[in-house]
Amino acid sequence: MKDTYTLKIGGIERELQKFPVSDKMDIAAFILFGDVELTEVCARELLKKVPDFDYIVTPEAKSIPLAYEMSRMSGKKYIVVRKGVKVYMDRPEKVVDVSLTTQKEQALYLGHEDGDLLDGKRVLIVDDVVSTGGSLKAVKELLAKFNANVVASCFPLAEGDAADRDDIIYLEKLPLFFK
Ligand SMILES: Nc1ncnc2[nH]cnc12
Repeated sequence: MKDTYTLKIGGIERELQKFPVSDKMDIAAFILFGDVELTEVCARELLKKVPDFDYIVTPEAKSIPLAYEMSRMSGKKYIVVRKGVKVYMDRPEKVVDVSLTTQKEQALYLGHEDGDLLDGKRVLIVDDVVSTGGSLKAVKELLAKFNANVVASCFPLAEGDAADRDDIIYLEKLPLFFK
């Protein structure tokens, strides 16, 4: 069987490498790191689809280039939800999620130095792939602690059953590969 998946997105094409996440399933890895053209295309196409917003929020780490580019194109600030506590964070708030790609529990943190900016503001959640929805749920939980008004959650790709959700904005579907 071919060990890549051909993704067409925003008029360009990429061969995504497949990797096992369990004995029964492979994913086609969508990695924006190092691919400026792909990042720019995804940012431009998502911005055409999203409602008005005041801030972009993205979870660390793979989607940071996308959030950066959407911030640059829109002129709106982006805030990164962190996977660890840093000394420069003010009273970090914490939530816990289970990641598909690391297959471990992971904590997400947002400090008040960033989070307080979001009080009552229209927030756009940005991530690279929505799959199980665990990370999205965790980010929403964290943002609720800061009284943010989440106006939309957007992703270049919706993987597996996530493509059937009606509470997200995405560009393309990404299959899961069952063995
Ligand atoms: N297909 C995928 N590529 C990269 N990150 C992911 N996270 C969940 N699914 C993914």
